[in-house]
Amino acid sequence: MGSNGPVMMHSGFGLFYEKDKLLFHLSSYSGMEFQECERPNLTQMPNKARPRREWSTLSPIDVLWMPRSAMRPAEGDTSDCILVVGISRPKMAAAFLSVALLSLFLTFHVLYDSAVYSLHAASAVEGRAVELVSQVRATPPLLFSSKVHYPRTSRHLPQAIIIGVRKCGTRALLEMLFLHPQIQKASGEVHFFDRDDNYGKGLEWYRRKMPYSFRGQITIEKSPSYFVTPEVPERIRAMNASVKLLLIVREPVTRAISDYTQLRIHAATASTLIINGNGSNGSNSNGTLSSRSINGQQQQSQQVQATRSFEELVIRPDGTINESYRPVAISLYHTFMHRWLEVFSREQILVVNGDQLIEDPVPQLRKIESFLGLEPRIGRHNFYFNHTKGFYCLRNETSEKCLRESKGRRHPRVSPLVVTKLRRFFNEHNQRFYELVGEDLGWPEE
Ligand SMILES: Nc1ncnc2c1ncn2[C@@H]1O[C@H](COP(=O)(O)OS(=O)(=O)O)[C@@H](OP(=O)(O)O)[C@H]1O
Repeated sequence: MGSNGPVMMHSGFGLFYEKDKLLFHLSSYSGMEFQECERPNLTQMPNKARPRREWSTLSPIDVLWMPRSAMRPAEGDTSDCILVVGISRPKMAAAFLSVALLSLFLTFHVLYDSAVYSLHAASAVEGRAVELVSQVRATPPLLFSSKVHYPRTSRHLPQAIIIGVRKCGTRALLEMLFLHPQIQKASGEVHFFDRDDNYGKGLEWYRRKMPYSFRGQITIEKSPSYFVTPEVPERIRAMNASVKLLLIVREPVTRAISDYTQLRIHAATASTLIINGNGSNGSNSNGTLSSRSINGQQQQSQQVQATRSFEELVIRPDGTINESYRPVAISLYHTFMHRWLEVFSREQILVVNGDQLIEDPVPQLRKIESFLGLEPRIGRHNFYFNHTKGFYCLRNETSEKCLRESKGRRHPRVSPLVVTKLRRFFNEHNQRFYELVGEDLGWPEE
């Protein structure tokens, strides 16, 4: 390096390790001429690029001028001298690097979210549907808490509700509808209308449980026990007399077996908690059983439920059907349906065939899009069959998703004689349901 004549500053950016120092090689002032490397004339440098301090023994940051030969040469680099900003403590250096990387990540994340948001805002406002990544629509970016929301979105009371029936595919239906860009869903089951303690909190509490949505989007929630709770129809009408209701049903015997399977799993979990003395914290992960609230008799009944077969529970010792066994009682759809029809017009309730939703979801979803007054947007491209799970899974432009393990469980084998007996029993009840809804769902008679 020539130290007397003018020298050319290096251009580029590099990171170098030298002994215990991490060296940032900064040289944004490419093309500046200096008389010598050791004593550069700082006044010739543009203000922005001028180092604040040349050398400090106290600060962990050292700014020093080094001869070009002291550094590993970069390919094609012909400069004579470089400015090196070094951090003399490796831990400090790591901290600086992490902060720099985090800032970069945040910048890109925010830019990405804003771009997606702008696109969606444009589509929602103009009423055009643009296929977007469903998770980011009007929903705050993952990094921020759910309290953050985009401008021009707010929480709305649901305009449509999936009222049941339990174990008929209510979750699958909600997730599938959420593929539509004009639909927003409440994430959990809200249980506003069926639980007195929640209902007592008022509509504003309910509204705050809803997701953010643009004007023109439809908010949907699902709570399967609405269908069987006597107070619910009136309460929903009091909120919105023109609400749209989705009722998904399945062949009653299959539904009863599905219900039994779930109850047995929950009872087994609760029994294990009781046996292990772990049942004192209130509720299990599903929030369905509270070990604290169950008394000795209930504990015993849960242990019995966990061990007794479906056949034992549905057929009484005298050979008749145990109608009071809840999985059977809930499958008697007409006994609940008539209450809904006393409060709402038939046109306000769409009956969705849950067995067909499993077999071939798109035709059912088309019917629902039309019922909700939406453009048909959910198509075959949104589904693929997962052979391991034995069910359709969902996809959009960016991700694929199957419902979790508690959906699509393997059912226990049930005696064909009991299945036939149950089907015969349900046949008359099914006919009454068909009459009420004006539609024959074609469930087997034996
Ligand atoms: N695509 C897809 N993937 C997985 N599962 C599907 C799907 N479509 C419908 N189903 C059926 O949904 C049944 C569970 O119904 P629900 O979500 O209403 O259950 S719950 O009442 O909320 O517990 C569940 O019942 P089980 O098969 O007994 O587990 C499924 O049969």
